[in-house]
Amino acid sequence: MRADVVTIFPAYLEPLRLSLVGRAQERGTLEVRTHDLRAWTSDVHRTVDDAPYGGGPGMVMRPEPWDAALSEIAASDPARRPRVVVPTPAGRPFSQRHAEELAQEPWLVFCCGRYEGIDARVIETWADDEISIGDYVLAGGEVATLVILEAVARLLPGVLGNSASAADDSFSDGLLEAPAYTRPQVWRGVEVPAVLRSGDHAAVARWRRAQALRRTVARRPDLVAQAELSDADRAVLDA
Ligand SMILES: NCc1ccc(-c2ccccc2)nc1
Repeated sequence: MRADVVTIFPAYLEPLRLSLVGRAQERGTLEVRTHDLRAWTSDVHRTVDDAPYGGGPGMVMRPEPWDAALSEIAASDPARRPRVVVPTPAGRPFSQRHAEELAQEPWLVFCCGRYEGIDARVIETWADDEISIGDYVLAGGEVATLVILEAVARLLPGVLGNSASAADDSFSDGLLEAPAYTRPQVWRGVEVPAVLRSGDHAAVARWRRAQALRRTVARRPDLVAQAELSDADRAVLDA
């Protein structure tokens, strides 16, 4: 997968060089190219923003630099059309399913807005996906891009070691994950649940599913409604 990120703060994307996403880049599974939007300005001050029509606080990002940037990036591989993603509070709520969708794409381009956002005509002209990672306002789209790219990168083939698998993700079955434990067996007087030390893998799986179900009902009933529950699951919830 190729991922281009257009931003006025390219340094914000440095964390993508680390850890899981960084390793995916070293392997060539993911290629991240960051671009400074100001490279597509033509005035001496490299202006990317201007006052909003209709008045109001803050500034809006001008359309010309964005259009020049996206045109040049899209033209860099004429045989393909990138999926253009704009992180915004007004976007579609991001989810694991959405990450799975994006992980199928060969080429993503992320537009990181700043100020009060990007001129609406750029979004209309270029955006394939407007994505919200939550109902709060950040200072720009860069952090949201890091979130989205990490969730997507870990789904790419070979990125997760064979010890972990995206298929085992808590959200892959739509429920919250069960509590996890490691050594010591007793810590601050609290013992690890015996079933997890029993060696009975079927019992461990049943226990974890029951814990995941109970936790999801307690904390995220909205997710339970969407999850596919078996008769055994319903028996747990009715108990
Ligand atoms: N859903 C989280 C999110 C995503 C983007 C932005 C944002 C803020 C300022 C300018 C452009 C985008 N804020 C929150």
